[in-house]
Amino acid sequence: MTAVPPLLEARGVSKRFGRIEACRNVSFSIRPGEVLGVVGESGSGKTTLLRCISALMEPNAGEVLYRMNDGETRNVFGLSEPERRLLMRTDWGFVHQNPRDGLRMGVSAGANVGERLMAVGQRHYGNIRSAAIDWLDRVEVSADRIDDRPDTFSGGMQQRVQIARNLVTHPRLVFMDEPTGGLDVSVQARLLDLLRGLVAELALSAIVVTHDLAVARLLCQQLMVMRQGEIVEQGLTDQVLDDPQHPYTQLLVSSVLQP
Ligand SMILES: Nc1ncnc2c1ncn2[C@@H]1O[C@H](COP(=O)(O)OP(=O)(O)OP(=O)(O)O)[C@@H](O)[C@H]1O
Repeated sequence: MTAVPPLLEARGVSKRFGRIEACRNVSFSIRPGEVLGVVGESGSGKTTLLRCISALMEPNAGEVLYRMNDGETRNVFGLSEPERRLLMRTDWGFVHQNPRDGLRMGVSAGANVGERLMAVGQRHYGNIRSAAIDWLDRVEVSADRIDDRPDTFSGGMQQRVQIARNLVTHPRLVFMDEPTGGLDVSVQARLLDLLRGLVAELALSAIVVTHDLAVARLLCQQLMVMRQGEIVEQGLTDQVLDDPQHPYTQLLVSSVLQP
């Protein structure tokens, strides 16, 4: 059987801020349809890694190889600016922890979803509006809120609009930074459920940064554990969480189990 080639592969990614080495020599790959979690305590470098591999930030060393829609594998930092921008708008999505970073609060929910379609060349107002209604419905935002601005929505609803905005262009890979962070527990659970359903239905690949092992357990088949900028353990999520090998992972897991 031939192995499925990776969709994205990071090789030796390092990023420093002055004296701080936020991520050091990180390598991993993700295959189509896989959901990879990145866990670790605050400051371990998760967000920096996510920003580097999603081309929001250039690493000091290393490369990120991505299998483009045409089947060709390219280093994302070797793409021209327009190529990279197109990739980020079409084939990739980015769900930020704070919806303010991923939504335009001053325009309607419908426009937030529709403008991603306009950015990829769709011009027919009726089609754009009906796609926006469809996507808002899929994330359980009622159609009668389509003309309201996200800053009139609850945190959970804003996050759902952000998800719709990202998925409307049918990306193959979605980066998520603490997608359920900062929400009430019951809202988190519903959002997680929704995300889990969408990821499965659309056969999405995703890289999910979270400090919450329960989120990782529910969403991710594969898990990487980061500590002080390095990956200390990686493997199948259930294996890593049920039988952690590295002392740091053991500590992380046991700290959650403490009353
Ligand atoms: N723009 C920046 N300038 C300077 N230092 C930074 C910057 N961004 C991150 N750092 C530092 O890099 C290290 C890793 O931070 P990062 O935010 O990637 O960790 P994290 O695991 O995502 O943490 P958290 O869960 O709290 O968001 C930290 O020491 C942080 O202070």
